[in-house]
Amino acid sequence: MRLVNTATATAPRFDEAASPTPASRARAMRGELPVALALRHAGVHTLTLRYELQGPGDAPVVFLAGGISAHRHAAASVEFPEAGWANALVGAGRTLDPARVRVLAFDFIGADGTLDAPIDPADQADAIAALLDALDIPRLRAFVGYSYGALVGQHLAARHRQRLERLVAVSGAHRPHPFASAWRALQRHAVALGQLQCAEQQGLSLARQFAMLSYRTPEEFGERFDAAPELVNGRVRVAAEDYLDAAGAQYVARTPVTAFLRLSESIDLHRIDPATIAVPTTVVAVEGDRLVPLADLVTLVEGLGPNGHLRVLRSPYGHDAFLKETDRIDAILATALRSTGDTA
Ligand SMILES: N[C@@H](CCO)C(=O)O
Repeated sequence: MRLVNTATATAPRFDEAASPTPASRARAMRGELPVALALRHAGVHTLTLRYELQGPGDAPVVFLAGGISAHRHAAASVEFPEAGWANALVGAGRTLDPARVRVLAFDFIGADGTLDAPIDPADQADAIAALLDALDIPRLRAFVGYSYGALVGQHLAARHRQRLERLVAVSGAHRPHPFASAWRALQRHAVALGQLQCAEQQGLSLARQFAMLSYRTPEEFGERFDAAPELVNGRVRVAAEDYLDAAGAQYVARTPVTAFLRLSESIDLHRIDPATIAVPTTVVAVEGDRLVPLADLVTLVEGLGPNGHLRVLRSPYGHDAFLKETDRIDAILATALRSTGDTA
């Protein structure tokens, strides 16, 4: 573990009203934690970890981490009622029911755009270990990671093995596929081109639009956008353009450019020897994922040996299936989290 100077990790500051509440009542709280981390490629940086915890104080804790756009607000609660990025996976009747499980999530380091340095997914794992220390959570019932979160979970399992009972890694392999890395590099070039034109936001929007084509599939586009093009002011406009424009604008509105660049690079810095992931791990692959091919996830599971279990979904949503196929993902989580030592 490369966390340094833990003395700077002060007591967490909670944002919720300080009314006395029985520990067993489901509730949500947010906090911020300053921490000094030795980043793998960039030396020591003092960062602020922002987290949200939902569920009864005496329940087992599951850490939830999503793609590069995910954040600490996984699901709506009484205290924080806006929809979260995993709203359909966390709630009454789900495996991650905040009446029975405490769900912990955080903003990835770099997500606020203030860290302009290479960020390894292993750095995120070290930040999570520091957060667990500060919150006095010795061990997670499970770490559930999707996309970038799956990479972070692999490093947590390898570097802080005692911190988790099991890992569920959805749509994230032991390495970035070279074709996916090339795709991301071009997205970053789109941002750089925008910056050269003093049009950084347009560059970021274009990068996100390219990214959307890698998150989804030709199958989905064939269903949704099978319409003739329009002529608008003498130019051809194809059926998917409104959708792509909206996706770009939505992303630009909530994402600092530096955050996108550094988190995108972070995916490409990921490398791990599967044999070092020494906890029971359920790997979920999506057939048709254009970023994380099934073959790489088979290699990951083979490398995990007896710790590894593979589940395969077929979905027209490709890499984003974890955001859309929530009933099927919930069923996989139910099996994976059933009890310690069970297999999926
Ligand atoms: N589309 C998801 C997955 C990619 O990481 C996201 O932006 O978070």
